[in-house]
Amino acid sequence: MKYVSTRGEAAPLSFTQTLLAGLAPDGGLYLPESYPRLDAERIASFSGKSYTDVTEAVISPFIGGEIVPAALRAMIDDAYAGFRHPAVAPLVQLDDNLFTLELFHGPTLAFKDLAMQLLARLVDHALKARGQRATVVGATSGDTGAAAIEAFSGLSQVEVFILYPHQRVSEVQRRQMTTTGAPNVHAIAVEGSFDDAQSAVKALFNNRPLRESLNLCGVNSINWARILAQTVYYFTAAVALGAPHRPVSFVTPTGNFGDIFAGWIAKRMGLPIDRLVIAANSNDILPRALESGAYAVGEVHATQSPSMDIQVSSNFERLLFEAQGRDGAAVRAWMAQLSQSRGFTIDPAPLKAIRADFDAFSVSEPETTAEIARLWRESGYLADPHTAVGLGAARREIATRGAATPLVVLGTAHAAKFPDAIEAATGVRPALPPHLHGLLERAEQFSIIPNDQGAVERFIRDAVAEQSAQAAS
Ligand SMILES: Cc1ncc(COP(=O)(O)O)c(C=O)c1O
Ligand SMILES: N[C@@H](CCOP(=O)(O)O)C(=O)O
Repeated sequence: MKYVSTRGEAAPLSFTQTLLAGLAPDGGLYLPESYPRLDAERIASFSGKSYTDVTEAVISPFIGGEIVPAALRAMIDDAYAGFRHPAVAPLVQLDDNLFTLELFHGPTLAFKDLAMQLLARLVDHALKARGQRATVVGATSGDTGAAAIEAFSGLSQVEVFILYPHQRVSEVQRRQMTTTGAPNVHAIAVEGSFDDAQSAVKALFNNRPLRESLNLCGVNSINWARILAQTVYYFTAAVALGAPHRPVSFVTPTGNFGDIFAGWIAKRMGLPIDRLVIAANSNDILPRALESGAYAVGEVHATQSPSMDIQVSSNFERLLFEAQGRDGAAVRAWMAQLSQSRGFTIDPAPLKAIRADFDAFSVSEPETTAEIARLWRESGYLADPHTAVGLGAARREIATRGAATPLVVLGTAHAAKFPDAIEAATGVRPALPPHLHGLLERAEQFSIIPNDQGAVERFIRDAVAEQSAQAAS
């Protein structure tokens, strides 16, 4: 299996090369050259299987034999062994045909753990096989950073740098990044938005000498392996609800478009997904783009679902590439317009193709609060604010298309990560699970730096040089 860039100019890579490469050298994102299809019988066979069995079945065809099956299986088993629920990603029924898929039973209480735990093991395995070290970089609006730090901090082959927007993540999210005490972890508060942090990380990859000298590796959904691991729970949830014999729809709280794009991949692989519903908070660039065709970057609004306070949805580039018939030149032209004039217009044919699979709704702050309060009042279930945005979008989807198809809202985070929003909506302050007790009292370690590419690069170079000097002495 080879991987190609959405911008059409980079040489195709193998799975392991893609895993370690991050952004393609032409600035694009990697995608497999084709999507393996799982037929109905194969999908039906997932019924009653463990999460790890399904993971192995779904991801193996993308690895192209580059990892010995027993080693891959061991990494998968290890990645999910620490999850606090035996099903890893359990489904909970909320209403007649409405479900939530709880993706927050991993160590850092967000869906990021499901991919990051596996990614760290895959990267470690590949680096050891090559006898290399890497500089792991990531931008986060709160959850990717915490999950990456948890998954990578114990690994000897890597130095980890996570950029997050200063004062725009929740206290729990920040402390998950700043209190590990791990010597190879650097939490960096950038004086800007998540979009600024993400564009700084992409610029690091686009600086070829820096990228090569530091052997940069990306942990955002830039990294194809992140998206791949996230396709698995679409399969487990849909099969539990009757797939492949009946279709299922998903509502995915969306920011960087990685999680919902994983659902689109599952559909391309043969999973009968009817609608993929983009649930945005008041950062509504995607609902606007689907409505009008104009992808126009606006100001970032701070919301109670901060992990989705994103304007430039990185993975939308992957969907555009597919919807435009894999035309890298067209994607290059759109991305050039995006950086020059903060927007572009999607042509009618790709827009039609996107609308054939996706619906999109923006859920306001009062609606989000009302969803948290209503669910708590009616069923005693505490939904985090991101999941509540999904619930608000589900309500609109049902009003638009009816409730005949089972609808699964991805439960992307644990309510205890956002206690202020939950308390404001319900009067209840959710407690952290026992393994995080003491988090709010631990000493923090982080650096604040200006929103400036030179400052980011200097910080990383200096820290890597210091680490090398210490290792040599
Ligand atoms: C809790 C939570 N929900 C939803 C999202 C949105 O996911 P994506 O960026 O893959 O669209 C994020 C951030 O990624 C998140 O942390
Ligand atoms: N919401 C994310 C933003 C980064 O998304 P990613 O999936 O590209 O890593 C976060 O919590 O950091």
